[in-house]
Amino acid sequence: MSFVIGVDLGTSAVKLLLVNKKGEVVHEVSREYPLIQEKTGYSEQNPEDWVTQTIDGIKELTTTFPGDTSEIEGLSFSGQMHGLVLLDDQNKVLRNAILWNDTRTTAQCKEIYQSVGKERFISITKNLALEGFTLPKLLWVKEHEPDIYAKVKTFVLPKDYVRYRLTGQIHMDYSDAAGTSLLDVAAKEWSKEICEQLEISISICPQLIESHQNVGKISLEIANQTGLSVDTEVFAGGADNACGAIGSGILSEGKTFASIGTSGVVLSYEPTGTKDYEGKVHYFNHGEEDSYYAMGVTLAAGHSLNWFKKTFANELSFEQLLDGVGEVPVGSNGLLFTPYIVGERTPHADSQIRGSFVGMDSSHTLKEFARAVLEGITFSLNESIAIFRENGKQIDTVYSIGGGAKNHDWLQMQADIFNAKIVKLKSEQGPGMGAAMLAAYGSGWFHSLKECAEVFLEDAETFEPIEENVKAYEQLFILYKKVYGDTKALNDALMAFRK
Ligand SMILES: Nc1ncnc2c1ncn2[C@@H]1O[C@H](COP(=O)(O)OP(=O)(O)O)[C@@H](O)[C@H]1O
Ligand SMILES: O=C(CO)[C@@H](O)[C@H](O)COP(=O)(O)O
Repeated sequence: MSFVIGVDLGTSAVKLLLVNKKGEVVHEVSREYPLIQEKTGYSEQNPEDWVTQTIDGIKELTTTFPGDTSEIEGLSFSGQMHGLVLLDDQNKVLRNAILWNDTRTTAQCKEIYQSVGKERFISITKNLALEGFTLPKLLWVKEHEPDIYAKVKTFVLPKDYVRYRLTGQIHMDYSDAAGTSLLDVAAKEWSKEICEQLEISISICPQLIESHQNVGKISLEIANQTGLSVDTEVFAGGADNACGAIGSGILSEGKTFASIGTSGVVLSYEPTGTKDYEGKVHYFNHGEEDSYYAMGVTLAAGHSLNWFKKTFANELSFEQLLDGVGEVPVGSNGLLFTPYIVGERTPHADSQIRGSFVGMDSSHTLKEFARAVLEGITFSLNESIAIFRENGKQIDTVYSIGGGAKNHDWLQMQADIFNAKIVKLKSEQGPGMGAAMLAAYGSGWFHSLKECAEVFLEDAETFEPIEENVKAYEQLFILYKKVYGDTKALNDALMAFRK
C-alpha cells in the first residue's frame, strides 16, 4: 500500500494526517506551539517551533507505522496564510514571524493606498490592503526595525519555511503568494509596480510554483531525524484556505464551504481571476492550477467560542458547554452577540471594532450565552454568503468544515441562518486532507485533483434548513447587521482605555 502525509501548519498547532490510496486517514497526530503576544494587537511565533513540532509529529507517524516507511511516498503542506518570515543571506531567520492575526500595521495599510492608489492596488492584488496581509508587515519592519530589514535576502510564508527546512529549497506557491499583497493575482507574477512604488526590492520575493509541484526529496538529515525514507518526495502545498477548498471538494463553480476554525471562512470557487468584487471579499489563486476562489473572513470564529469558554466556563469541555444549546429557542431569548473580539475583516475591514452582547437579561443563563455566541459567529459568516449572493452566486449547498462542524446544533444553525443545505464530510480536516491530496496528485496517483476528490472525499451527514427558523433568523440578521454601525463610535472612544 502507498501513503502520503498532509501537514497542516495551523496557528495553534501542526496537524499531520497519514492517508492511504483510498483517502482513509490511517493516523493523525497534532503538536502545539505557543503564540507570542507582547502587546495588544501583536501576534508572533518562533519559526523554529513549527520545524521542531513538525519533525516530532512525523516521528510519531513513522514510529507507529506498521509497514516499511518507504511506502510513505510523499508529503505536502497546508499553511496558515500571510505570516511574514524574514531570512538573511544564509537563510537564517531574522526575527519572529509576524502572523495573520497581528494588527499593528494600520499606518502601513494607509501608506500602501497613498503610494499605489487604492483602485490600482485592488486591480492588481484583487484585495484590500489589510493589516493581516504580508506586505504591510514587511513595511512595518522596514520602518521600525531598519537594521533587520537591511539584512533581508528573502521573505517566505510559514509553511514555505518548514518546507525549506525539510528540503533545502526555497519556493512559494501561488495560492499563498496571493495573500502577500505583492502578487498580481490574475497574471500570476510578482508585481513590479507595487514593489517599485513601495521601494521593496523584488529580489526578496521567492520563486513561484504550483501547489502540486514537486520540489525534491527530503534531506538526509531530515530522513534520519524523522524516520522517513530519503526517497520521500515533497510537493509545494498551499494556503490553508486553498487546501481546505481542495480537501472539501470545492473544485468547480457553485461549490462553497464554511469553515469554523480559529478564524471563520466562507469560500466559493471562481473559474477565472477576472471577477470584480471591488475588494469586498478576498480573491485568491486556488491550489488547483489556474483557478481561483473568493472568500470572506470572520477573524474570531472558533476563537470567540474559545474565549467565551476560557473566560466563563473553563472547567467544561466544548461538548459540556454546548450540551443543551439546541433547546434554547432561535435568537437565544433575545440575546445577540457580535464576534468582533479581535476586530473584523468581512464585511467590515476594521481592526478597532470590538464585540458586544446586546439584550442581556437577568433570566439568561450560560446556555443562552453559549447559543448567542454560536449564532453571532454564524451571522458574521452569513454576511459573506450575502455578498456572494448579491454578486450572482447561487449558494444552496454549503460544505461545513473545521472544529465548528463537530457540533450538530451548530450545523443545524448554519443550515437555518445560511438558508442552505449543510453537508458535513467524513473528515472535517479540510486543509490537512487538501495537503494530502496535493501530495497524492503530485505523486501521480490521479490525473487531476477532481479525480482525487472523487476517491478521497465522502459526505457523512446533511442538514436541511427548517423554514420556521429561517424566517426568524432573517429578522434577527437585520438586527445583527445594525450592531456594527451602532457600536462603532462607542468602540472607537473605548480604544483609549485598552492596554
Ligand atoms: N466539540 C466542539 N464543538 C464545537 N466547536 C468546537 C468543538 N471543539 C472545538 N471547537 C471549535 O473549533 C475550533 C478549532 O477548530 P480547528 O479547525 O481545529 O481550528 P484551527 O485549525 O484554527 O486550530 C476551536 O476554536 C473551537 O472553538
Ligand atoms: O488569515 C487567514 C485567511 O486570510 C486565516 O485563515 C489564516 O490563514 C489562518 O487561520 P486558521 O486556520 O488558523 O483559523
